[in-house]
Amino acid sequence: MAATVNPDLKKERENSSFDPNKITSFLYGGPEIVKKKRELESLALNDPDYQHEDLNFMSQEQQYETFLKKTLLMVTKVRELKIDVADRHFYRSAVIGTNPDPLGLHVGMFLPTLYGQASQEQKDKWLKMAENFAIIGTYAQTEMGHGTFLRGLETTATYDPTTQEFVINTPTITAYKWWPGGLGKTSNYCVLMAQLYIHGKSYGPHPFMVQIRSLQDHKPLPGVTVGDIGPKFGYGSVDNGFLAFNNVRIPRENMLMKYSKVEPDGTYVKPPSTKLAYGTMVQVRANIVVNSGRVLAKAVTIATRYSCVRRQSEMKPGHPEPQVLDYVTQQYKLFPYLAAAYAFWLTGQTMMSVYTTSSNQISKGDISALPELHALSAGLKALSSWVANVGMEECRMACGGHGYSHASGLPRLYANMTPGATYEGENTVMMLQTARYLMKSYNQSLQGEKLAGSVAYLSGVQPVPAAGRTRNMLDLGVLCDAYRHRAARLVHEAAVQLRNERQAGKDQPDAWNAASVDLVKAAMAHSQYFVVKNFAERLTDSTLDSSISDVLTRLCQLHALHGLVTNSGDFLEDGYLTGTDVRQARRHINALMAKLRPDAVALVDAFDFPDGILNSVLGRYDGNVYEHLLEWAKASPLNKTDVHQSYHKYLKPFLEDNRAKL
Ligand SMILES: CCC/C=C/C(=O)SCCNC(=O)CCNC(=O)[C@H](O)C(C)(C)COP(=O)([O-])OP(=O)([O-])OC[C@H]1O[C@@H](n2cnc3c(N)ncnc32)[C@H](O)[C@@H]1OP(=O)([O-])[O-]
Ligand SMILES: Cc1cc2nc3c(=O)[nH]c(=O)nc-3n(C[C@H](O)[C@H](O)[C@H](O)COP(=O)(O)OP(=O)(O)OC[C@H]3O[C@@H](n4cnc5c(N)ncnc54)[C@H](O)[C@@H]3O)c2cc1C
Repeated sequence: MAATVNPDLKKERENSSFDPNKITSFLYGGPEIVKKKRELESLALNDPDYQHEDLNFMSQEQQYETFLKKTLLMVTKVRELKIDVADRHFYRSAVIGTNPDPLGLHVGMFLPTLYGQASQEQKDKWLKMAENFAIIGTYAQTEMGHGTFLRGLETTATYDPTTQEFVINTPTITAYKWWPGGLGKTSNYCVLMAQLYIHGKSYGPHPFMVQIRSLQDHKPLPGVTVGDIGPKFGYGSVDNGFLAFNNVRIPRENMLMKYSKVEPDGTYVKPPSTKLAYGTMVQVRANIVVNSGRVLAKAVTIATRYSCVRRQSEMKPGHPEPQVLDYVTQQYKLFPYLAAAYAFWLTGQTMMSVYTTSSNQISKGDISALPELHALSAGLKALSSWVANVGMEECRMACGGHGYSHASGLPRLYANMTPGATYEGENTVMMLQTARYLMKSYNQSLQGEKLAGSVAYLSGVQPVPAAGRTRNMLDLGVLCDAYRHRAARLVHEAAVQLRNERQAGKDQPDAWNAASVDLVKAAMAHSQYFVVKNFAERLTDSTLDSSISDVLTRLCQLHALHGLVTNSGDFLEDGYLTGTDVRQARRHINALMAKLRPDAVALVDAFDFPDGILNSVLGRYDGNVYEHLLEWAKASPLNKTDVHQSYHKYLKPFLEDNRAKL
């Protein structure tokens, strides 16, 4: 086994223009945090208790069992090691990698819903148990018939004032809860979203705390039907489940009552906003923006390192085969996603800080930030997960045949991350939510209202510059202006389209549907403007080390220019940019890629994913791909014996029969 670093990768690292540790520090928030991160990762990755066979060699059942064991062990160790709450994600991501785990929903949605939706008395009753994993819960909202349309949920919670209980019922097959993570076999509690009925009147979906399995023998409680929904595209390590209730009674106190309340006599107390009940989803959407940047970073790390190790074809007759990353077409596949990974990494940080500030405000009773927070998180969640999806697949294909092998890590990364475009709000639906906010804001600006936050730019109409003006298409100010103009114009055009549909006689819902392609386009342009502007703003940070600001600026330029060229019609349509501008942009992309080429490996190294987290033979830090590919294949279950048992069962008699007939 080669212990040295592959010479091509070694050379790449020697020739880079900067020290990747400086960018690592910038990405994670300082050297102290990086130090802590590395310590915790190495603690987890070197712990023999977490070692197991490759998941790719296991059945779904084995994957679930392995991950259940591993995550329970992790909970115990986190407690024993007294790892700070703020640092736990480093340890956790080293233990589970990019695989979802059976406790993911407990930590990611069940606990946050208790924090965000439970009254103080309810927190006193359940939080200690939930935080200490004495009970395990999930977030049961989606039903077989409805995921997107929350108001269409069919599960009912009917208040019975005589006993002061809610009766939980699943009236139809389509009302079965379907999909919640950890529901099938792991959880004994759930936060259940159900339609609240009092005295025959419907009050819409509300969250309820419901026990579903016995705390003694883990059997489903009377009236509860629960199980696993079966194999999926990915997510083998999680028991996504189904759940139904046959008139199960729970105490009145089990409705989560921080905002809405039901008094003992059945009086309903309205929340300050009905949408506060959707709060956990907003938090998870903000998290998806962070995750999208990370998964894209992982995919480009794998594909970029491999593209430096992989040599193929002959560029010049008689010369050695070049590293495939030297093909400009290969750079054009990977570098825009390298730049996008940086863009979304930074967007994720801004999204989380907006989330923290707004949710602090909301929890103190000021809900004015709610619409902006919802619209921003919905649009960025959709944009970032879409880009990550396309990027992961592009990276896989850029690895040629070996990208198709599970050894590359890319199929599993994709299969586990692609549902980010579907869960927590299907992406088109989320873009339409953002569009709804944009239309409302645009109309307010027409009424002379001053807009704030991410839509402030809609107030001032930008004129189309005079023809013949030349621009420096590398100037980040020019690029931000172009994205801003495009977003404002597409918002305006969607509004005009909506108005035209109305004037043509359609009612509001039909007009909205007819204009929805334009509305999604407007929301997309708005979200892309936010990402480009955010990237550019982060570069103005005066504390940024000058040795890395040059290379980060190139990435920002590439991100903005690539988006501009890919969507050039939008920028050209009203003459804001000229054909010359777009041609110039294309040339700049080529020049930027040439400048980024020597720094490509250092730029992916800076993401600082240890091999144990990347889980990819192709993306290994040492680049010793080929020997490990062979070793990995030899470990495959089919290779446990030289002659497989199926030979004796099927192949042998078949061959013998054919030979006998000759
Ligand atoms: C590891 C992964 C685990 C995965 C877990 C899951 O997937 S869990 C399952 C995840 N499942 C999903 O994600 C389901 C996705 N579906 C949904 O979230 C909702 O059904 C909906 C938002 C699509 C529509 O909701 P609706 O029909 O009730 O609303 P409407 O369209 O009639 O608009 C009325 C007003 O409300 C506003 N508003 C809406 N939401 C919010 C909010 N969160 N905050 C603030 N405001 C919000 C909206 O902007 C509008 O404002 P306006 O213009 O009147 O001022
Ligand atoms: C891996 C995974 C894990 C999940 N975990 C959980 C969980 O823990 N808890 C939970 O409750 N749920 C969970 N879900 C469910 C998830 O939240 C839903 O699948 C998601 O919200 C999408 O809803 P849907 O399946 O009803 O899609 P649909 O709404 O049926 O989407 C189908 C198509 O219809 C389109 N469409 C629907 N409505 C509109 C509209 N108004 N305008 C335009 N187009 C529209 C969509 O764009 C899409 O193209 C999970 C799902 C997956 C895949």
